[in-house]
Amino acid sequence: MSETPPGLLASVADLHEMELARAGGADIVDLKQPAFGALGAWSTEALTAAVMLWNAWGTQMPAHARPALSATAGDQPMVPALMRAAAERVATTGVPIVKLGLFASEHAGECVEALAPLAARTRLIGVMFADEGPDFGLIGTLGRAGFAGVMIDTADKKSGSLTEHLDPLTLSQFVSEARRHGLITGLAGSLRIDDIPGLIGVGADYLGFRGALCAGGRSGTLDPLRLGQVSARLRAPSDLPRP
Ligand SMILES: O=C[C@H](O)COP(=O)(O)O
Repeated sequence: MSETPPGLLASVADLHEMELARAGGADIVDLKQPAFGALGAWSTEALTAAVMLWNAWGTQMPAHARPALSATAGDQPMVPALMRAAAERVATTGVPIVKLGLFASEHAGECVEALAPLAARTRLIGVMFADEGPDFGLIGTLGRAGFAGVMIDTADKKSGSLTEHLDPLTLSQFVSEARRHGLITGLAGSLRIDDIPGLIGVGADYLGFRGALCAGGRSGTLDPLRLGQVSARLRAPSDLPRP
């Protein structure tokens, strides 16, 4: 179990939201276009502009205060060449962390293996889906391919939240298995502020949010007030696991 509360991953849809997420205390600013799916991707031009902004932050604040930057590669079919091309497109813009959806498929393992050369140059995060019966056997494949981390999210945002699909014990097993393979971990999937206390004990490195941060649902606009509430709840000492 982590001794510190999980970090906050905030998914953002444009550069303005990127600034709001930084100001609101996100530990990872995650470039995602929610209107295009669970892991909807930004355009190449927009990603390039985001990297420029992130680089500018690096000149304005100490390194420890600058959030990490990730981006999703889109809801791709589980075809190794297509996955690799999608990941390369994002990585080429200079985004340092690329998130890749591992949808339920007998080809998921091949897709992960095809990404090993890129994983040697860029931090890759595999995203499994709680509403698709995730195969934890894939975690070892991710570790061997050199991925930096693994997350669980939900693919169908109408299917219920992460906590409706997987119980805390199963999520703890996911975190333990990922740690055993040297992977950082994240949990997401229509999480609400009230899910936070129950998930802190699971011990994941990050909790990811989009819908709970927005006015008008996940395809709406990021609301600084909601972001502040989620950030404060994550850091509330009363939610820390007791020794
Ligand atoms: O990576 C985190 C996600 O963007 C979570 O989105 P959601 O809270 O709308 O399911």
